[in-house]
Amino acid sequence: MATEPVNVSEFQELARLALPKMYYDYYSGGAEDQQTLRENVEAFRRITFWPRILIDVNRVDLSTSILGYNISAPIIVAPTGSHQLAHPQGEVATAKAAATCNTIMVLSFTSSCTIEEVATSCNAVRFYQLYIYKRRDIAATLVQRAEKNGFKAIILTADTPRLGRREADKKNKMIAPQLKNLEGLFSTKATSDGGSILEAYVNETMDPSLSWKDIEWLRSVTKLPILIKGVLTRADAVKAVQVGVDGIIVSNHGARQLDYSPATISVLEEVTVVHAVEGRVPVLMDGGIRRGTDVFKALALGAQAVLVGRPVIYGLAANKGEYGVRRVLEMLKDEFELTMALSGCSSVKDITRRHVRTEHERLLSMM
Ligand SMILES: Cc1cc2nc3c(=O)[nH]c(=O)nc-3n(C[C@H](O)[C@H](O)[C@H](O)COP(=O)(O)O)c2cc1C
Ligand SMILES: CCCCC(=O)C(=O)O
Repeated sequence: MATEPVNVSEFQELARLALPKMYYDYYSGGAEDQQTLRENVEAFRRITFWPRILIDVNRVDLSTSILGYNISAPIIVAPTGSHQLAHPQGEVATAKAAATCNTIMVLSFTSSCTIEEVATSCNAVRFYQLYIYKRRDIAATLVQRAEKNGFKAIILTADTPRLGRREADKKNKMIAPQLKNLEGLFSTKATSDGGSILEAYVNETMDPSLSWKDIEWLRSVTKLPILIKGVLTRADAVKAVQVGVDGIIVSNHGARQLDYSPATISVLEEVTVVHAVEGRVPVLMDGGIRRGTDVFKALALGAQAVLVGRPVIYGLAANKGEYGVRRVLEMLKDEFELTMALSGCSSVKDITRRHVRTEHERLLSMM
């Protein structure tokens, strides 16, 4: 592709050309048959718009706030691991792009750069994503380092008691992550009997006994707000609110964990309304956001903001570092702004449930 990408999806091919196969497969892949991977994107396509006309959209305001932090648009950077496999500047480049776009960067527990490097590189509002190892002291130490370095929230990822079965990684014998944050604390060496070394590493370290009661423990080691990432059901949303979390992220981990789990956009409404969260805590979502129209659909179905995973890495990898990530975020913002204007919404709070029609509603209307 000789020309500049005109949409976010076009960065994927550029990333494929730029990266070694092992890394591209790791970033792009999903679990097993990759049915959920396709569905995360396809399910957005089945939702259509009910646009309103003759509304003054001379000025369209995309800005919003999450946990009290003002951001330029409800589009934030999802936690994804090992950015230095995509670009030498790794998460530092990603965080700088987030800062330039005036949005939030969620730093992954499996980042290549350290908490301190990211914190000193830019003034983006930063959240820290946490995995909890069998060695609980590691989590406590990292949370406290994040807090000390100005991170504003902890995102506990709760869908990874073990790693999903990612078959490309098995074939490629995917390497274990280089976790500079853990240097001097914990070895990241792992061996496998011929498959994915990443998978062997995760399965050796992660605490599969983690459960709801541990949220209390996490609260005892930090003052920061705690969000739970990986909620897909109404029952878990209710439970999360009961145990007092400060926010929920509807996510299937970019379809990398349990294949045939539902597309996130298809369960979002179940979590946000009817006996579940009902506005008590913010609900964010991720999975399959590739267009500004997707952002609008997620907001219409009750999300306060979306997180973007793979497109950010593709922007980073297309040999462009910070610039590539900035382009990805700007494209999504520009498309979202146009969608708002064409739907008759001049601010984010004007986006309502009545602006979209789900597949379910379309079928009902035919009966
Ligand atoms: C390469 C890659 C690495 C990821 N690493 C993490 C991680 O370290 N922690 C985490 O909570 N989620 C991780 N995720 C999941 C993302 O946070 C997010 O849920 C997902 O990518 C959203 O879907 P999308 O890629 O379709 O935007 C990762 C996803 C990808 C693609
Ligand atoms: C600890 C697992 C590696 C990062 C991750 O979450 C992913 O690859 O999906």
